[in-house]
This record gives sequence, structure tokens and C-alpha cells, in this order.
Amino acid sequence: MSLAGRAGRAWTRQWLAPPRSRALGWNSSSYNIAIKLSSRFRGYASQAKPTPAQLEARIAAIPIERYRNFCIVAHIDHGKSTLSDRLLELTGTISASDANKQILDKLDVERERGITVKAQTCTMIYKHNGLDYLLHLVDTPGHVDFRAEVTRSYASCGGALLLIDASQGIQAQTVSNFHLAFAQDLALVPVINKIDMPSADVPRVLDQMETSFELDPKTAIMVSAKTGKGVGNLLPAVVEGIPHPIGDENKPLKMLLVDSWYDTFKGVVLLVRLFDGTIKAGDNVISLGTGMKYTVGQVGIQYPNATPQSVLRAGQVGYVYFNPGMKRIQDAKLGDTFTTVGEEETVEPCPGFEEPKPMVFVAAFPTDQSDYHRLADSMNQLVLNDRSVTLQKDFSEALGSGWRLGFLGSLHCSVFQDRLRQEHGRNIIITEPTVPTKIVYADESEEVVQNPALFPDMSDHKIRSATLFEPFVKATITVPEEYLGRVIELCEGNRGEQQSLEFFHTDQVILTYDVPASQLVDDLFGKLKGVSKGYATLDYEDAGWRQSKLVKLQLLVNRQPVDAICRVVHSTQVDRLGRQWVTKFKEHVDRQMFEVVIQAIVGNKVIARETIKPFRKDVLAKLHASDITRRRKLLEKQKEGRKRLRAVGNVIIDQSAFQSFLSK
Ligand SMILES: Nc1nc2c(ncn2[C@@H]2O[C@H](COP(=O)(O)OP(=O)(O)OP(=O)(O)O)[C@@H](O)[C@H]2O)c(=O)[nH]1
Repeated sequence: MSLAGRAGRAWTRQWLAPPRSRALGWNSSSYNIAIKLSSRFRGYASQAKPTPAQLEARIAAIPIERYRNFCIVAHIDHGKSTLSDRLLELTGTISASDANKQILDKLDVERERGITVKAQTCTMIYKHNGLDYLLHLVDTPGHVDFRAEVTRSYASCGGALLLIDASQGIQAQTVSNFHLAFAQDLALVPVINKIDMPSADVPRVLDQMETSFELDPKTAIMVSAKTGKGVGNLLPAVVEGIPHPIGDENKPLKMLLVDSWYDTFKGVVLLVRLFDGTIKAGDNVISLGTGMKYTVGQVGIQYPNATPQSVLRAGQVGYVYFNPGMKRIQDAKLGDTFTTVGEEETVEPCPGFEEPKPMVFVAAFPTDQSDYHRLADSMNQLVLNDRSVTLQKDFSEALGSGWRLGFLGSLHCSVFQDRLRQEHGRNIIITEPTVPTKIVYADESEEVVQNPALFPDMSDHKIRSATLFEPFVKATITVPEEYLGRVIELCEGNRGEQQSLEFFHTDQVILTYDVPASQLVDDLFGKLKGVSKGYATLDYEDAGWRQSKLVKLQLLVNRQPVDAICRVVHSTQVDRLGRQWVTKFKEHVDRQMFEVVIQAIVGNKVIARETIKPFRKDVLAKLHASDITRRRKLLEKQKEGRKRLRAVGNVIIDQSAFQSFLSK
């Protein structure tokens, strides 16, 4: 998913004023001053950075008993990345000058939105009681859409820092990420962050931690990742509280593929966790998943940039690429096990990972069809590094050639659009996000329809006798009690069914609701934030299919369907949505020489209708025949304009009309 230079991806975006700090009224210079001041008051002394030769020699001398692989479990924005930076600095892995260089490599979208999209990894060497420890830290994304990244990262760790913001306390993703980590048997070190904030309420968070997670408050470490206060106590707790990995470097190679990315020069680079054995350049390895064989080109660690090593040993996490390089990212199956050629019968594969399932589908079209091929290149490049996006060719009468894309969630979808714009400078028209529908016909055959335009017509008797299902999610919501009433009202209004309601501190509530996935993608999170003044948090997981009263709502222009504007919706939403569509579409269609009728229909039933009256007179008739320059200009303008015009039946509609209609 990342750029070609992902190996050099920065850990240090916090050094740059992110948008959040701007929202708080800081400008970049005040941010820099604050950073400088805070460095002066940091409660630790950092260790010196070793040279590459010293690094290799020091790593070789560390036994597996002194390895620790860990990650940070937290709700979005609770400070994982900031804390990671402090740890890298403390162990001498980065210096301030490194920090400035790495910022340039960071994904723009991550900096702009202030969120981590892709898990990143880094190896550190930490001296504790006179002995070197090899620490491997994974910084995971906090947002629910990127859960697959989180789960995979946990699989390479023995423990985690459970990080909670002292002013916000436990939030929805703290709860669900805690359960994920707990299910993977990770040893947890509780950490309370942001203790420097005036609104910090440490006793409250300790109480929540004890009631919700049964964690002993005495084991919690208080820190400020921003000022560095208390951070010096963290690594001793990691060394003492997190178990070392188990493995034997004398056994045959058993290597788990945790993540991968594409590099133009090296081909696919694999991020791996070694359970047994060793791996070095020149070794011949085989994938137990695909049966394909490769010769190792280079192995190394992220320190924090790609740093070649002569060997990786059991217990380590590092990167591997092949020579000749692996060509297709699809051949790197996450969760796959690799071993040495000849050992495939003796090595038991690691349990694989669940493939991430796309939840949200949109169609995307270039704003100008002549851009199609360039845009296709850009899309393919982005998809190369984000295997959770599905991409298929699509065609719309109204919008021309395009693609159908599947994403893990709405944020994932908008991050993709941002990356397309920022990294490839392309603009696209995106249809409204939809979720799939399952049709079970009377003869018990089944079909899952991802594209609403391909959903059978509602007047078809086959669909009328079929049973329809829509995907549901189990949503976990945390909210202060004072907003509970409004949140319940919102969930019920979005066809949610309450499953549980629990107070986990005097004034905090955890609610679980089964909600249709279609409501979730219709910005339920935004609405939730709205009714709770930003205090509610949401997390969700797949809850399977539910039978539902669904219908296909279509937009017609002079009785011709506009294929790009069509949705499968719950019958209770039809009237409101139908009216909204026709009113909005009317605003974007220019008057024609004849009457234009816009209708929203379900089967043969018209739900809503608008009419655009024709022009009274031919405006062109006024143009004098001898006015050649004027006519030529008009023709040129027309030629240019034709590129963007689309015909729906006999009605000519400018592409920008669809664009304005589809952009909410
Ligand atoms: N006052 C204060 N602010 C902090 C502290 N730690 C982090 N922050 C701020 O909190 C915000 C979020 O921090 P991040 O490190 O980006 O949080 P994150 O958990 O990595 O966020 P995601 O990557 O989006 O999951 C940033 O504006 C940080 O500067 C702290 O100890 N004190």
C-alpha cells in the first residue's frame, strides 16, 4: 500500500505540525518551539545510534531470550505514533536530523489527516541492566477500517502496550483492540498517556481499566508521549513484562509473511516473522501456500529505514526480498509460511490470516474520458500496495468507462481518493458508497450483487419471489451518559437493534447495536459525533447477513435509467430518497429544447417526479450567419464541451452534472 520508498517510511510525523495542532490554534512555529522546549524537559537520556557494523555485531550477540516483539494497542489519536517516536529516540534509533529527513517519505494522506493508515515496524536495541535487548515495535493504525492491519501486526508480537489517553479514558477501539490482543494471548502493559493535559483524569482511567479489563491499576505506567515524562519507565516494563519469542534457529526455516509492499527495483518486499531457523541472501525458499520457489536476494531490518543484515534469526521480524524479485503482490499471500526448499514436508505451516473482506463498493470514473489510461495506471499502482482494495473494470452509459472498487470501509475509500489526488494528481467521479445484497431465489440458488445497477429489475417475478438479505455489523459505541438518549434515538432511527447497554464508569456507557452496514456507510459515525458533540466513539465488526425488505430505487431521465444513480435500499427509505434524488438532479440538468421528466422509480411504481420545461425559443437563431469568428469559436467550444457531454436517451447532460449530483 505504501510508496516505493516505504522501507524508508518515517516514524516521525509528529515533528511536523499536523492539522490537529492547527485546529487547536497552533501554527508550525509555535509547534516547533513546543517540541524544542519539551525535549529539554524529557525525563530520559537517549542511547547512542550504533554504526551498521556495530549494529550487526550487537544483534548477532543477542540471544532470543532477549528479544521482545510488541505493539501498541489503543484507540485512534490516543498517541501511539507520538509514543513510538519517543521510544525510537530513547533507544537512539532516530535522531532529530533523521526525523527531518523521514518526514519527506511519509504518506501525505497520513500527515494531512493525522491518522496512521498502514502499520509500520521498527527494530531497536535497548540496553537494560548492562545487557542489550532486541526490541521490535509495530505501530498499528487505530481506525476500525484498518482492522486487518492491526490483527496481522498482533500476530508477530508477544505483547502490547495498552495505551489510554488520560483525558478521554477507554473508548470504542480501546475495547475492541483490547479484545483482539487478548484473543491473541498478548501480554499487556497498561500505559496512561497525555498526563500533561489539564483535563487528564488518571484515577478515573485507572478505575475504568480495572472494571473493564480487570487490569491491576498498580501495574499502569503514567507518561506524556509529548513531553517525554515517564517514558523512561516504559522499556524496562516491556523487557520485564513481555515474554520473549519462542523459536530455535537450528531447526528448519519457518517464516510467517506478515505484510508486503511493492518496490519498483526490488519487486515485492516481504515483512516476515521468523519462528524457527535462519534466512540469508542466496538461500532457496519455498512458499507453502503457493508452492513457488525463490532465491533470497537480501534480508534486513527496519532501523527505522531498511538496513541490510547478513542473516535473520528465529524470533526476529525483518524484511526479505528475492532475486529475481517476486513480480506480483498477489503471490505474497499474507499469513503464508515459507521454508527452505527440501523442508516443505517437515515444516508445519503457521495458521493463516483471514482475508480482509471489502464492505463498501463505489464506481469510479475519470472526469475526462481521455484521462482513462493515465488514471488506470495510477489506480493499478495504488492497488499494488493495498491488497484490501478490489478493482474491476466497469462501464456506465452516463459516465463512460471506469472501475468498480471495493473498500474495507468509508474512511478507507476516502483515503484512497485522497491518495489518488495527492500522489497521482488525478480527479475522479465516485458514485455513492453501497454495500452488497444477497439474493436467495425460490429455487434456493444464491447470488451476491455488489453493483446495484446489476440488481434485477423489481418488476421481474423472479426477484419478487426471492428472499433478500443485507449485511449487518455489530457496532460498539462508547458515550458519556448525558448523550445516551440522543445516541439511542440515532441508532434506532438507523434501523439499529440494541444488544446490550453497560455502564463502565459512573458516567460512561458502552452500547452494542446490530446495525445495517448500509446505514454505517451512510456516515453513521459522523452523525454519532454530531449528536454527542464529538464524544461518542464507534467500532464495528461483521455480523453476517440479515433478511430484509430491500428494493431497487432507480433514477430515470425521460424514461431512460441513469445507471450511475441507482441503489438497493430498505423499503422505508424509498420515499425520502426518491424525492431527494429528483429534486437534486433537477438542479444540475440544463434546460433542453424539449420537456425533460426526471423520475425515481421502484419497479413500475413512480416514487417522485420533477419536470424541466423546454426553452421557449431557439437562442442560436439570433446568431448572424456572416459572424464567422463567432461561429468558429462556438463550434470549438462545442467540440471541447462534447468530450464532457453524455447522452441519457435523447437528453444531453454535462458530466459535471453527475459530478455535482454525486458529490454530497
Ligand atoms: N498533550 C499531549 N498530546 C499528545 C500526547 N501524545 C500524543 N499527543 C497528541 O495527540 C494527537 C494524536 O497523537 P498520535 O500519536 O497521532 O495518535 P495515534 O494514536 O498514533 O493516532 P492514529 O495513528 O490516527 O491511530 C497528536 O496531536 C499528538 O501530538 C501527550 O502525551 N500529551
